Amino acid sequence: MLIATSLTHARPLTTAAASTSFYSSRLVPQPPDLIKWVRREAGFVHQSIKIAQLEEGSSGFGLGLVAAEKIPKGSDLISLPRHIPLKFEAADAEDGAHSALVNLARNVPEELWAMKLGLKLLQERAKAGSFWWPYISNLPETYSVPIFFPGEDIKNLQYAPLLYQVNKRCRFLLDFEKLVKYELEGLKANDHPFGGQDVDSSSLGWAMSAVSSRAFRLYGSKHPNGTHIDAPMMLPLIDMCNHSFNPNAEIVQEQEPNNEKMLVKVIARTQIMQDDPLVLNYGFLNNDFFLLDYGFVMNPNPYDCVELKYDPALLDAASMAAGISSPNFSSPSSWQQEILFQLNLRGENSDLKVSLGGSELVEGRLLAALRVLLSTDKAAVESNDLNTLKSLSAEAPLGISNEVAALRTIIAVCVIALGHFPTKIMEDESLLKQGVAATTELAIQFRIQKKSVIVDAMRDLTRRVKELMSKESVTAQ
Ligand SMILES: C[S@@+](CC[C@H](N)C(=O)[O-])C[C@H]1O[C@@H](n2cnc3c(N)ncnc32)[C@H](O)[C@@H]1O
Repeated sequence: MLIATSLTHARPLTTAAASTSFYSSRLVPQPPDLIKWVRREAGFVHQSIKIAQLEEGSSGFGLGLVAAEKIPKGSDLISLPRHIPLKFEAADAEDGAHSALVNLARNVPEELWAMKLGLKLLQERAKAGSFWWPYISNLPETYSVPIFFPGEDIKNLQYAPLLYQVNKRCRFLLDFEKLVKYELEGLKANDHPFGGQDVDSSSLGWAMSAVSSRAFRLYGSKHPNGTHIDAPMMLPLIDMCNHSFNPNAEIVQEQEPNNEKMLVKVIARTQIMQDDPLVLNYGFLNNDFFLLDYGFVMNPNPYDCVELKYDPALLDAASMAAGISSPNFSSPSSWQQEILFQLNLRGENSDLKVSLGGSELVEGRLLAALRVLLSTDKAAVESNDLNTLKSLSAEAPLGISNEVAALRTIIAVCVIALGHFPTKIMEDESLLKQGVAATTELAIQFRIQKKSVIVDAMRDLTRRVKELMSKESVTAQ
């Protein structure tokens, strides 16, 4: 827990303990009216938009923007002038506190970009009289991202790639807390980015999660050649919109004709009916990203996938279990090795992560490797280009029995992958029915989705095998 200092020019950065129900409270009990603030700052908000508590449902929970009456397609919904978005710009006016902040940001790895902007958010949160206080005070007090899950619920995710990411973020926050303390020790209040206040891993985690769950990547400042640099920024009020893969609103960035100012707007992509929430598409993301960055799981999610390791010994075992004689994944011939190099599945810098599910169903590199390694016909393999070998819609490029063997091997890999989850979908569903804590519920929903991806892939591949077999028997007659 943080101990707020008694400095009068600073606001306390204390973070509340994670609550069992999310989305309930904001940083202060009755924050200022965000719509009024945006209008006062020369922004535009459509007269029929209001902030409301959303019902649990397809478009999510928490607060959201809702249409008070029908809004025609193409209408401007919100527009923000340039000074409203919150950005981190290293080139901002130099003062001691800013350069200390820039210094800290240099120690944040690129993939955790949300922490950089999070430092700026923490600075503004600590500053009494911050221009952004009306916005910041409206931010949620807690986030449902897994870095705040109790240890038991991190385990409840049951999925190693996500556990790895969660642990990495937690480790980073603990190390960064030490570094921040070390760097800021002894700084004069004026040079201190957080007004002299101590910052710990939970307040850093709060800021990183506030940014990862609410920032948008838009064009930022200009390169000398006139092109714009992509920059994450927090967009007050616009970030009250929840996510949908079928959005009724979208963000556009416009340049005002007579001056250089970038204007961020939200427009109605479709007609919006009375009482409908305004929803944006945060991206065609898998559930790992939704949970890690935003703290929710999409169900269903056609973009969800399962990550596996390309492991020759596992593939040998899987194909034997599938009844395929003499698989040689572990000892490919030299021409097969060459293709594995081209697929980046062999060699020093190989990438052995392959995926199942999502729009591709079976990652092309895995499919091509199986087709090639299950074939003894070098000439037939060489008569196909790599893209054909990688494509599931290219029907049996190396013959029907080769294709059946490849697909059966993947089905067996799926069976093995499912066996690695300690519980079955039915057990998960009955746990959910019994009622569990909010973090447990999220972890269980996440793992049900992962298992469903595998089950759906098995179903689709089994159907393909049946079709191929019936073709083969027709040809044989
Ligand atoms: C950009 S904010 C949207 C405003 C947010 N509902 C609030 O109360 O401030 C993103 C957060 O909203 C929630 N959210 C957005 N879309 C969602 C969805 N489709 N299902 C569940 N939660 C969603 C998640 O908590 C996410 O981190």
